[in-house]
Amino acid sequence: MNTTTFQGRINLEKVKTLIPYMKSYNKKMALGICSGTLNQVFSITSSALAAYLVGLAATGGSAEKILSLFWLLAALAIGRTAMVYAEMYLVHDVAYSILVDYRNIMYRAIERIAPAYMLKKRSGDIASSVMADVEVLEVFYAHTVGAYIIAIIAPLTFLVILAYIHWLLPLVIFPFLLLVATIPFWFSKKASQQGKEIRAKLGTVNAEVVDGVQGMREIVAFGRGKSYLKKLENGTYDLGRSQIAEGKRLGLEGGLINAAMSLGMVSILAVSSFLVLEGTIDSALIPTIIMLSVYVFSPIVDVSGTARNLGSIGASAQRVFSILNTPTPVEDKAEATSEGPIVSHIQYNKVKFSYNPSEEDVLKEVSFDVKPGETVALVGHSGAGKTTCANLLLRFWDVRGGSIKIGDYDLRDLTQEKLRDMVAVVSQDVYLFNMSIRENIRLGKPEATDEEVEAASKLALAHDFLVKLPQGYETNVGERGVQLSGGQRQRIAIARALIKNSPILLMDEAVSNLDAENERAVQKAISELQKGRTTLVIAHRLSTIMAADKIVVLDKGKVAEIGSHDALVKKNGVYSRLIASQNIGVLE
Ligand SMILES: Nc1ncnc2c1ncn2[C@@H]1O[C@H](COP(=O)(O)OP(=O)(O)OP(=O)(O)O)[C@@H](O)[C@H]1O
Repeated sequence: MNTTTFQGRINLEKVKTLIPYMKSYNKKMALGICSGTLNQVFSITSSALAAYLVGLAATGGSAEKILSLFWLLAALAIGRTAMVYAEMYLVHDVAYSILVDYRNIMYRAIERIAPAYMLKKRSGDIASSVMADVEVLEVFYAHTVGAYIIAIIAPLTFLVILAYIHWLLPLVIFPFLLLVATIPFWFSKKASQQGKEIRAKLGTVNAEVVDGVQGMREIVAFGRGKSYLKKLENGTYDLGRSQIAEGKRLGLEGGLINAAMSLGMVSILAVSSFLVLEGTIDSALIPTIIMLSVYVFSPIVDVSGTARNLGSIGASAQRVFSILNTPTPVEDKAEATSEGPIVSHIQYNKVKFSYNPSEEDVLKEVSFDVKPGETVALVGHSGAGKTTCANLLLRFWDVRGGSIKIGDYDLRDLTQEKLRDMVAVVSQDVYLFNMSIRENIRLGKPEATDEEVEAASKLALAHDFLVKLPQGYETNVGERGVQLSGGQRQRIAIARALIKNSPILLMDEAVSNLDAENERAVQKAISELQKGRTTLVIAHRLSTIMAADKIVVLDKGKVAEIGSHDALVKKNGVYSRLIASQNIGVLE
């Protein structure tokens, strides 16, 4: 069997992609491998010497010789202790440092490719790649690279010692060594398949669990507990079946490896007994030969164990690199502007866009503008293209035709940092991080002082309820902000946007119904936020729409009408029908 065949079957290509990441840790890795090799050499030498010592004692060797062997064994034991420590410390230091690097670069990659990527994948599955798949790679860095090198060097030492006793002995054991080393490769295709299957199923189960935990309120409210559990059970049962199949394969491999080792030992014992009977070697050497023939396999068996993991390692590497290699949907041009004040006049000029180039455009030559300080409400049926317009303003994707400008600048001529600096977003679904409310508000301006946070909260009408919380501003909101009402969360988001103090405001109005008091507070906070800012709002409430300077009505990806509420009602067109059919969320 040649290496090309191995590569094809075990998918070494994917495993190979992991090697460049060790570059910064070359020296430590080399030291770790040296320590591991010395550990094996010391270990086998001391076993051989111990066996020789027993043989000498049994056959009446000199006390002086036995004593010197004893001292040598003690020195080897100390050496081994030091080498085991050094190997474990160094290879794990390298492996875990690389895992830290991986998690950081993966997080950066996810940030770079979001949100286009996030829309296609489930967050639990992505989290599983960042945590579990990266963890699997530890096996490669800490227990595979070094183990392979040691598995070549250490057995050579043992074969040399055996050859020193008699030239025939390494020849007898060598075919069995080769057999033990190659058995895992017989199963490599299956291992690779099973590894891929298990990693994919683990990702799915992980995503189900994350979904289930995050959506627990909905599951309970809709009485879907049993059916959700059933779904989860099916997923875990399926995963379990794949893991059992993997267990069977591992058992078969383990059994065959053991059989090869046992046959090797029996053969060497038979040959050495014959050599003793023939008088070619000293009978005191028999225990040494037995010891050597047991130990000579151990580095190769270790490596066989890791070879069995190459399937999962390859599958995890593939999942990790599918994130790292996803192309960036939008890139900054080399000459993109990041400086200077820009007039906050937003202009959509014949904007065309489709999420998939082969599909029909979801925006078809959309043109409208939002003048500095103006508020424009985007309205339309579900699927009309309102969110798409907003996402394009944030440059989550680039337009496929036409342009969007702020002042004199095409968005593609601004750096993304500058653009995101200019726009504050208040979305429907306010995400609050698992940290204090103060820190959540500070997300809008990390360097904001406590006074600034409180001033923004007062304007957003959040201060009064915040100070009443158990730890006031220091209260931890918990995952997804479960301890706060929808209206309160929205006011925190408004405080966040206020503190950011960007000239442009992009709002996706919440569709959910708030109680009258919360509704009034949120509306007041929003008017405060809109003061002096250019605002584009995806509007669902008639009050918001009527307060806008201009209404842009989208219909099937086209601008159907533009005007004020009164003018559009008079026109008796799409807008009037939209209002009449009550498709505009909550009407007042
Ligand atoms: N990530 C996506 N990939 C592919 N198609 C998408 C994606 N997001 C939206 N679409 C499609 O683009 C069209 C416009 O969707 P968009 O979300 O902009 O509408 P909307 O007016 O905001 O609707 P809603 O009021 O329901 O949020 C729809 O046909 C939708 O199915």
